[in-house]
Amino acid sequence: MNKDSKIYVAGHRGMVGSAVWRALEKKGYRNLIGKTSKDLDLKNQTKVKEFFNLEKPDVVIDAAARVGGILANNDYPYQFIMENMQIQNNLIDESLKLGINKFIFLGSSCIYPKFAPQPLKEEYLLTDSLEPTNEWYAIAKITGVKACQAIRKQYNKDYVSLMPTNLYGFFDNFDLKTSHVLPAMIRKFHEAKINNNSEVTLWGSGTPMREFLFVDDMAEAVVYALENKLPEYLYNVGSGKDISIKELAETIQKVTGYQGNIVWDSEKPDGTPRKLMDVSKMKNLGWTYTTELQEGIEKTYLWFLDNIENIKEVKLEVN
Ligand SMILES: NC(=O)c1ccc[n+]([C@@H]2O[C@H](COP(=O)([O-])OP(=O)(O)OC[C@H]3O[C@@H](n4cnc5c(N)ncnc54)[C@H](OP(=O)(O)O)[C@@H]3O)[C@@H](O)[C@H]2O)c1
Ligand SMILES: C[C@@H]1O[C@H](OP(=O)(O)OP(=O)(O)OC[C@H]2O[C@@H](n3cnc4c(=O)[nH]c(N)nc43)[C@H](O)[C@@H]2O)[C@@H](O)[C@H](O)[C@@H]1O
Repeated sequence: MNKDSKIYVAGHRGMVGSAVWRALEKKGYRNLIGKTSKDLDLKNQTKVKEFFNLEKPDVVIDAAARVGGILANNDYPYQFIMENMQIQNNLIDESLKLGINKFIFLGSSCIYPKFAPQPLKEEYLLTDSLEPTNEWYAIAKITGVKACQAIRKQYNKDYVSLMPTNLYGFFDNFDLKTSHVLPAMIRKFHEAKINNNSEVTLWGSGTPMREFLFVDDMAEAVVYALENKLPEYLYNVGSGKDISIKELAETIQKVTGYQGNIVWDSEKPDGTPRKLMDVSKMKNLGWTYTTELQEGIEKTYLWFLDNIENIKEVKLEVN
């Protein structure tokens, strides 16, 4: 990839988009473009068309999406299915119409069936039913994967989908209603320590297993996909290791230095019991993660402390 190629990073201020932007800058790419959702609402097809015709990017990296943790997905199914389909449809279709040859689509490990064999292989897609708390988001993401696959098949263009496992890191969402588990735990334990609270309430049973990947490693996988023509349409991206939510809580409790007790709120959903990725396809091509979970949590907690006045909170208000 030419360092002067015009690369549009959709969602460049989000956790993943900003990590991709940093990684591209570090590698010397000097023609990056990004727009905030205020400046360009990607749900608006007319505005997206105008933007593409004006900017004419060479490559599109789609890191823009309506994203949230288990509760946000469960409580706002319509926003999660519709906004995601609108955003990705506009980006994919305008890219094809403009003749863009390279498009990187980001999905999620929740596209795989709830009770698929573990670790999850790419070929398990669409072999059984989905986890109900996030089937809306998962179905939107599956349509994105399939649209890119259709473009590969019909037009022979390099439209590829990467499926990240659960991600965490700098610029994550720390809103306790809409966030994922890892930033929620960092904030809950930190605030309980500062306020001398005797207990912290976490959700579900603590028994589900989850795999986590530091977002800068994810960004490296995106750069890898940018610089190489990947032979297949779909690739899992993760560490290939998982831990229970209870073990995650104990790890974060130690990192934050909180001394109190953990209470599990069984009224809150557990979600899928396990979603460990088989990451051998990416590994065989030459990409692998580098940041172990403990190190990534420590870095993220330090970042949280440095940015505590301005931490991101993604509110989801619906009329
Ligand atoms: N976080 C995870 O654990 C995880 C796991 C697997 C896959 N992924 C995937 O990774 C991608 C990025 O996720 P993330 O965690 O970085 O989410 P994020 O931090 O919430 O960022 C999402 C970005 O999308 C942009 N966006 C949302 N709606 C938009 C709209 N209508 N118009 C324009 N821009 C819009 C936002 O722009 P503004 O900031 O300008 O509003 C934001 O920067 C998504 O495709 C997600 O599915 C994430
Ligand atoms: C990566 C994303 O993962 C999402 O699934 P999923 O891993 O269950 O999403 P999380 O919200 O990260 O929750 C993971 C697990 O952590 C538990 N948990 C415990 N305490 C908390 C807490 O304070 N906050 C949160 N958020 N969880 C908590 C939660 O019940 C669940 O079993 C999907 O809904 C998305 O569609 C997407 O795939």
